[in-house]
Parts: sequence; C-alpha cells; structure tokens
Amino acid sequence: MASMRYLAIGNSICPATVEVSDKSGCVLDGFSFRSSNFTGKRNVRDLRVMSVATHRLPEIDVAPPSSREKQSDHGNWNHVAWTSVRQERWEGELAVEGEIPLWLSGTYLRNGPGLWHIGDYNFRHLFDGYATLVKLYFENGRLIAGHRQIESEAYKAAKKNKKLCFREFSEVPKPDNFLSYVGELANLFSGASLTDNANTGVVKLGDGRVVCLTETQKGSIVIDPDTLDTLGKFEYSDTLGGLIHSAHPIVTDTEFLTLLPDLVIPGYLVVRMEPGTNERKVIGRVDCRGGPAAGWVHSFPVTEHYVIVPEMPLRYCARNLLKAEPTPLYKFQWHPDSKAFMHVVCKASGKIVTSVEVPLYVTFHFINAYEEEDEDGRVTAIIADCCEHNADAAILEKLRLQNLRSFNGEDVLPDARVGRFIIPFDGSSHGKLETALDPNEHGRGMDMCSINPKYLGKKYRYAYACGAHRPCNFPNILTKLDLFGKKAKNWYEEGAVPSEPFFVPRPGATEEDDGVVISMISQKNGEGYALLLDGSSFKEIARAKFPYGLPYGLHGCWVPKK
Ligand SMILES: CC(=O)/C=C/C=C(C)/C=C/C1=C(C)CCCC1(C)C
Ligand SMILES: CC(/C=C/C=O)=C\C=C\C=O
Ligand SMILES: [Fe+2]
Repeated sequence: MASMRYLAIGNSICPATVEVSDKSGCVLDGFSFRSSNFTGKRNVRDLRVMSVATHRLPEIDVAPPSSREKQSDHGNWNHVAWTSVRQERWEGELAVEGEIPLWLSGTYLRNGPGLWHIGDYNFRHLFDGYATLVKLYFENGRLIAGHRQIESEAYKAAKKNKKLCFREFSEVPKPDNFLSYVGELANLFSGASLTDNANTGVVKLGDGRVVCLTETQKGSIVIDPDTLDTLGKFEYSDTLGGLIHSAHPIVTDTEFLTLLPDLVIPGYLVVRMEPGTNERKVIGRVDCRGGPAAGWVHSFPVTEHYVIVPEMPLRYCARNLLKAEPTPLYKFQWHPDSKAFMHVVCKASGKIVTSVEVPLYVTFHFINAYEEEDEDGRVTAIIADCCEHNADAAILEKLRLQNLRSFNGEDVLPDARVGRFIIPFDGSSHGKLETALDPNEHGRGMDMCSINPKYLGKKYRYAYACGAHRPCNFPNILTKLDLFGKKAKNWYEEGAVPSEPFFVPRPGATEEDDGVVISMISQKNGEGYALLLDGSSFKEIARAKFPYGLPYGLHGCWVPKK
C-alpha cells in the first residue's frame, strides 16, 4: 500500500516524498518537526523539501525489538550505536537547541556501516555493515538531516536474495549465494567476490563529485550530497588494476592522492588523480622492506612536498583473503619479525627520499604530518602523527559486534595514544616513535581524528579525536588535543557513543581552532543527536535530536553550499 505524509513548511503544506511499499507499517511514527519558527526566506529547493519515508526496510528486516532494545544496568546491551538503522531512508528538519552559527552553510556527510544483518543473520564485525550515509544540511541556523542506505551491488544483492552475496570485511558468502548472484563466470576466490559496500568514508573531489569509499577499489560509489541518491560506480579509467586501495585518500581541491598496495610483489603504488578525471597516474612505487606482504594501509599522511608510505607489521594476507572462515586478524597477519618502516616519497619526482625502520606500531588513522626545517629552510625531518594502538592488533577483535554489544562495566578498551613518528632526513637508518602527549589527557583511548583541513601537511597544533572515559569498551568521549601545550579538552556524556569529531573552519578564520566540531551521538536510551562544539573552547554550542537513534558511523566530509 502506498503511504504518504504531509509536512508543514511555513504556512504551506507540501507533500512529502511518497514512498510506495507493499508493506504498510510506519516504523518512524509520531515525530514532531519544528516548522513554526522558520524565519528564513522560503525556498523549497534550498531547503530540500522535508520528506519522510514511512515504510519498513524493504526486504531486509530488522532484528526483533525485544532483543534489540534490551539493556543492561550499564545501558549498553545492544546500544543503539551497534543496532542496525531501521529504515532505508529518512529526511526531515531537526529542532535545534542552542545556536548554529549562521556562517555554517553546507552539508556534513557521514558514512559508516549502519546495517549489520540480513533477515535474522547477524554480521560479525563493525566493518561488515552495509553503508548508511547520514547528512546534516546547515543553512541560516537551521538543520535538515537525513540518512540513506548506499545502493551498492552488495547491498542490493543481499536484499534481493536475502543472503550475503559478496565478501565483506569478515563475512564470506556461501559459494552458492555468490554464484547464483554473479553467475558461473566469477569465482568466489577471485576479486569479483569482493564487496563494493562503500561503508568507510566519503570525500568531495576537487571537481565537486562526492564519492563514498571503502578499501576495495570497486567500492567507490558516487552519490548526490543533497538527495543521498546513489548515482553509480566511480570507475577508474586507468589500467593500474589491483583490488584494494587505502580507505582514506588525501583529497584537496587540486588533487586526489592514494596508495595501491601490491599484493603480489609486496609494495605500494603512490598515485595521483586530477579533478575532472577518473584516471590515476603513478607518482612512484615503494617496495616493502620486510615481510611476505604489504602492510595494511587504511590511511597514510602527506606533507606539503612528500607522501609518507607506512609499512606496518600488520600485513595483508593473501591466504586469509581467500579463507571461508574468519581468522583472528581477519584478512591480516601480525608479522613482528618483518619490522616496521616509514617511507618518504617526493610528490614531484616520485623518488624515495628516505626509508627508515621504526618501532612496531598499529594504526588505522594518521592524523597529519609536516616538514621540520632548519634556519636555512632545509627539511631536516618529517613529523607524522597517528592514532596508535600500542603496537597491538587486538583492537580489531574489540570491534566485533558481539564485543561492542556486551559492555558490562569492565574496562576492556585497549590503551591507545597519539603516536608521533620522527623521520630524519640525515640519512639515518632509524626513525623514532614517541608519544605526543600524556595519553591520560584523553583517557588512553585514541582514534577517529580530524584537523583543520587548511593545516593538512603543515605544522599544526590542534587535532580532534575520540578518546576514553573509563571504564569503557569503545572510545566514548570527544577530545581536542593541543599538541603544543600537550593538553586535551574533553567532552563526555554518560552512555554516549560519539562519532568522529569533524572540524569545519569558519570562513575567514585566522586561528587554527576557529570553527566548529560536528559529531553525531548515539545515546544509551536509544536516541541520538547531532552535536556542535566550538572548535576553540570545545564547549557545546548546539544539539539537534534525531527522531530515531543513530547507529555508529565512521568518517565524514564537508560540502560547502555553492
Ligand atoms: C570500515 C573500515 O574501516 C574498513 C573496512 C575494510 C574493508 C571493508 C575491507 C575489506 C577487504 C575485503 C572485503 C577483502 C580484501 C581485503 C580487505 C581490503 C581487508
Ligand atoms: C572505530 C575505530 C577504532 C576505535 C578504537 O579505538 C576504527 C575505525 C576504523 C575505520 O575507519
Ligand atoms: Fe578509517
């Protein structure tokens, strides 16, 4: 039966988007929307007519509420952060408590794995979930929010067949499922079986296209930042091949830089793509110095003139890639004997400028890097900061959904820190890895970071990240790190699971921390809200409650209003 809703916008009544579904039943019923205090000029296009999808997730049912909503004394049993989003899409205006700065004009997009089941089959790992894209559109102090599932092949196939059809981070389809979907031509043990579930990040290219990404190259999907429509695959037009890439390319208005790990001859291609093209060109290549395979490169840092290629002892493992059952470290293996390295590639020449052995480390996310110079302007070293998990890959296991969903008050989140690499340019064979500030400043939790994008590759003072208020099983505070003062300012709310704090600079700002920090909070009572903190004081300036609890999400980007 078709269902339709009407929402008031100012004095006029506009039909909301009509969703036709053969299942009736309104999951998101009874929300109230602020419409009476709308003072801006009414412009339906600009305000992206508020629409509400009123049907259940078609064909992918959510888990029964009884199990989903059960909570322990600690309020964390099946916390909404780890509970699948309940419908495919939603959009509406949120009532704002506090003040959104009027200069904040544009869309914050956040990607992440928001749907962790197919029917009553529950996925294993946080990174397995089908991509849920969330948007916060700010204009004139008002906020229109929404979410939508990304229509990847993997998601569509799961919906159609009610079964997993592609290999996800830890999940592997049964051979029959895959073959019935892709056909006899493809082999479960080939690249064709890999997911295109673009559930990790979202970037705005210099030419304005917005692309959702994961670690598989085929999982690069172009979306419309206004409607969140899936527009199609981002097809790389070059012939570089390979199956995987870094989940975090470095994207500016003028270039897109990424690393393509070589799983056959261990190494990495450093590549650049210009705005307006789909063709990556090779800048240079780094051969691994240790181990049987390339190290995992979820992210990497750059400075103004160099690309830093990390070689972690947590390495891809071709055997694990093809295994039907998950291994303790999934597609990776820990090779402490292979040592750890940092390579520095000149962006202009593609040459390796230096390559140093460093202490063992484990990181998902580099924060930033910059060049240290002497009085004559000669580069003496590179400083590269990351969220470092004390060289312990156990964090991967902690991100299993079963672990995230079963917090019982025990402090089980492993310690992490801001790891600072010092890579000398004097020909030394070894670099250093130090702790940038006392980890107790941020509760010894550290991940999901952002900086002022104007400081990318440059000497910087501030970073924003998730830290810990212990006991906890997952980073549960937002932290502003002052890397000069070696201090942190923290934001905490009991039972909250905040997503990556994302810094948006104020146009015209001259101070590094002049701007706002956006995060989305999943609450222990099953609700959720968008949060805005002042980038300098790190105090709350506004919050806006969603009509439904938000699942956890990973990385975001900012699309300024044209
Ligand atoms: C969400 C996140 O941080 C990481 C996601 C990583 C994914 C989806 C990795 C997927 C992979 C495969 C499906 C097979 C090939 C290896 C690997 C890149 C790990
Ligand atoms: C959420 C996370 C780590 C948290 C640990 O403290 C890592 C996410 C990685 C992918 O983007
Ligand atoms: Fe990431």
